[in-house]
Amino acid sequence: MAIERVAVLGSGSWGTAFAKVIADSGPEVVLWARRQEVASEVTETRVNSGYLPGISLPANLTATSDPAKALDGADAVVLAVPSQTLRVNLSAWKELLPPDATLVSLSKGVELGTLKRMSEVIREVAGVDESQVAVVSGPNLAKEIAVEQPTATVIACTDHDRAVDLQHACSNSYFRPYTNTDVVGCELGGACKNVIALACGMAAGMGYGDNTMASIITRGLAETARLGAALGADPLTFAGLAGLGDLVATCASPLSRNRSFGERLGRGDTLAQAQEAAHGQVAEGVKSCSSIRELANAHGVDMPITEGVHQVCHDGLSVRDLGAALLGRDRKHERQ
Ligand SMILES: NC(=O)c1ccc[n+]([C@@H]2O[C@H](COP(=O)([O-])OP(=O)(O)OC[C@H]3O[C@@H](n4cnc5c(N)ncnc54)[C@H](O)[C@@H]3O)[C@@H](O)[C@H]2O)c1
Ligand SMILES: O=P(O)(O)OC[C@H](O)CO
Repeated sequence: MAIERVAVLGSGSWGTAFAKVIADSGPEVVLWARRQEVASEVTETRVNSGYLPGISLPANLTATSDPAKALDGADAVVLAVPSQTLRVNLSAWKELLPPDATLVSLSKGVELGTLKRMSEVIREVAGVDESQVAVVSGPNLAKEIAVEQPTATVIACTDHDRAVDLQHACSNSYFRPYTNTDVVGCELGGACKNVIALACGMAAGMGYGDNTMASIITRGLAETARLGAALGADPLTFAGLAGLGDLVATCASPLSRNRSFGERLGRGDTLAQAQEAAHGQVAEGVKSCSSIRELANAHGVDMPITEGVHQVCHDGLSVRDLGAALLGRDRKHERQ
C-alpha cells in the first residue's frame, strides 16, 4: 500500500529530522509536538529551533500539538519519543491509531522493568500483530541528516512488503533505507550501541585514544551479538547498518548524546552534572544499560562492558575502576 500521509509523534531531534526525511521523499507529514509553542513555530516558521536550529523544514510538513489531528488518516505512524515514555505515550494515543497503519519505532532502548524491546511494547499497547510494526535503525545522527548529509539505514519488519512500502516513503537523495526482517537484531543493535558509546565516551574523557576505542567497539559488538544469539537474532544483522554501522557512528561522533554523556563522566563529572549538560536531550544508554544488563542476566549472557557501564551510572563505580575491572577479567578466547 502506498504511504501518502505520515504522522510523526515526537518532535525532538530525530522525530523532526525523520519527519523532514519523509516529507523530502514525497508523503505529507504531520509532526506532533508535546508543546504547542513548538508546533506553532514549526507550522509558522518551518523551523524547530529548540532541536534543529537553522534547519528549514519542507512545506509538506506541518505540526500540531493535537494527537488526533496528527493521526487522522495516517498510513504510517512514526513513534519518536524516548524509550522509557513510549508505553505511556502510546497508551494515550491508542484509540486514535488508524487500524491498518504501519506503526514505526525510532526509539533505541529496552524498557526498564518489562525488559521489552520497543516493537514489543508497541505490539502490546496497540494490540496489533508483529507484522504491523516496523523499526528504523542505523547510523542516523539527526543533526547530520537534517543538513542532508548522505546516510543509510535499516527498516526492519517481519512483513517484507510493509517494509518496502515504508522504504519508498523515506527514500531520497540523501537517505537510503534497506529492508530487513530481523527486527530483534536491529532493535538490539540500536539499544546496545548506546551503552557501548557511553563506555567509549568514558574512555575518551580519560584521555585514551583510538586503540582503546576500537577495542571497546569490537568487544561491545561481541557482547551485543551474544545477546542477539540468545534472543534469536540473525548474527549477520550485527555486521550491518543497524549493528556495526550504528555502533561506529555513535561511538565515534561528538554529536552522539550517549558518547558525550560518557565523556563527561570520564572527565570526572557526576551523573547529575552530565545530565544537566545534556539539556533535557535523551541519552538512552543511561537507562538501557540497566535493562539490557538484566535481560542479559536473565538469558545467562556475559556482557561485561554493559555491566560496567551500569555500575558506573547507577552503583557508584568510578570510571577508572571500570577500566581496571575490564582489563583484569579472566583471559579468554576471542570467540567466547
Ligand atoms: N537524535 C538522534 O540522532 C537519534 C537518531 C536515531 C534514533 N534516535 C532515538 O530516537 C528516540 C528519540 O530521540 P530524539 O533524538 O528525538 O530525542 P530528543 O531528546 O531530541 O527529543 C525527545 C522528544 O521526546 C519528547 N518527550 C520527552 N519526554 C516525553 C514524554 N514523557 N512524553 C512525550 N514526549 C516526551 C521531548 O519533548 C522531545 O520532543 C530515542 O530513542 C533515540 O535513541 C535518536
Ligand atoms: O545521539 P545518540 O547517542 O542518541 O545517538 C544517535 C543515533 O542513535 C545514532 O544513530
